[in-house]
Amino acid sequence: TFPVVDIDPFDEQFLADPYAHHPALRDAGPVIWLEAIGCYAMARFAEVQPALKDWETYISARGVGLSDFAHEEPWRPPSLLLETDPPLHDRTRGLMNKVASLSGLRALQPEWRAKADALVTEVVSRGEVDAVEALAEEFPLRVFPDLIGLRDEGREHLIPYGTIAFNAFGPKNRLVEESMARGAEAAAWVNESCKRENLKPGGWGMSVYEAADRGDCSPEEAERLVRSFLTAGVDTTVNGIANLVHALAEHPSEWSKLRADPSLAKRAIEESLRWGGVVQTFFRTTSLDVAVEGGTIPAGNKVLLFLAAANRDPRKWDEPDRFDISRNAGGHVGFGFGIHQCLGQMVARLEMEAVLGALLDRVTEMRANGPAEFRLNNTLHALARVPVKLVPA
Ligand SMILES: O=C(O)c1ccc(C2CC2)cc1
Repeated sequence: TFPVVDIDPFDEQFLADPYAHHPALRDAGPVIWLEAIGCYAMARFAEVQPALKDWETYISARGVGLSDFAHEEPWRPPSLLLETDPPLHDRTRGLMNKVASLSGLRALQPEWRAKADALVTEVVSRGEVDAVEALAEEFPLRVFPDLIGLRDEGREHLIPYGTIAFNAFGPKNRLVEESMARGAEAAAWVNESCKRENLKPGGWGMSVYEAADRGDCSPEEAERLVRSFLTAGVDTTVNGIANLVHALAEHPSEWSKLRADPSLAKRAIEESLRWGGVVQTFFRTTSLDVAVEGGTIPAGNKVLLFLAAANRDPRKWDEPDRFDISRNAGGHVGFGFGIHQCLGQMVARLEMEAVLGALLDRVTEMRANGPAEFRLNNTLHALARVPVKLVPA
């Protein structure tokens, strides 16, 4: 039998500081039983990464949250990317890989960097700011809706909608109820925005409908695939940027190293994704009885994978709790791993590169100017406020 651990990873104390609780989860064993939730769990890199890779044993079509779609109605029609397995997933992911092309993204980099420069210039002139409101929320909303081709009005709904989606992977607790009540209008706006008539030509959204015109998917599938961009593409990058700024502001030595050698920017970004994970956890469901260290997990069970705990596992990383921008953080599971690895990871990296590049050009000092505050979410480690003092170059 497996070690029984009485930690509740969706308790608000845990969500307020998940990293304080990860060592107990890792040290309890390679596979554990979480009594509070009634599910299995893995928190070490050596189990999490292979489980993400083994999509046949640890499937996604029964949902990647606590809810098992074999027994419960999903809160919304399942994602055709995140909540499907091969062969369906091969078709939908293949289609979306073509739409979300790196060449298309690279062509946008001068424009994104110019927008980041303009934004950082405005922000630096204010001196003391909350980097969440001033940078982390502002920049993605200036570039991502145009990448997708969203209509101009209502873009602010994208963040509360993402908050609902990420809460919905957890148990039906206060966070789910509050975000759904607060975000009802946002959900309506997102659903409307996925319709062809509400998408501008030339964006990734319209490209999905053009794939439908070619017969690569149905119009109904196209509408739901566009929803994936809107669900996964904003609250994540907002918190990616917020975590990056927070990590650098809390570690002046790392900021100085970066100022001295801006070519370390890509490494700093990757290290921030390892050290301060945005997406903390995901569930999978066992498709068969699977023998693991400590026993057999029966088929049809939910397994909670702690991606952020794996990214700080001392069995894998040297001094894992140290934010070290010269570390090679390659191989981290901050974007997942395997066939479901984040479709938008290059969107996230390029948004973060644009903002960090603009900061390195325009700011000599960026340091914490008061305590950071988190906003609780069942899946995201989300920052509510990051007060910083910016000294212009
Ligand atoms: O397809 C979707 O709707 C979707 C929603 C959330 C995510 C999380 C991982 C960022 C990914 C996909």
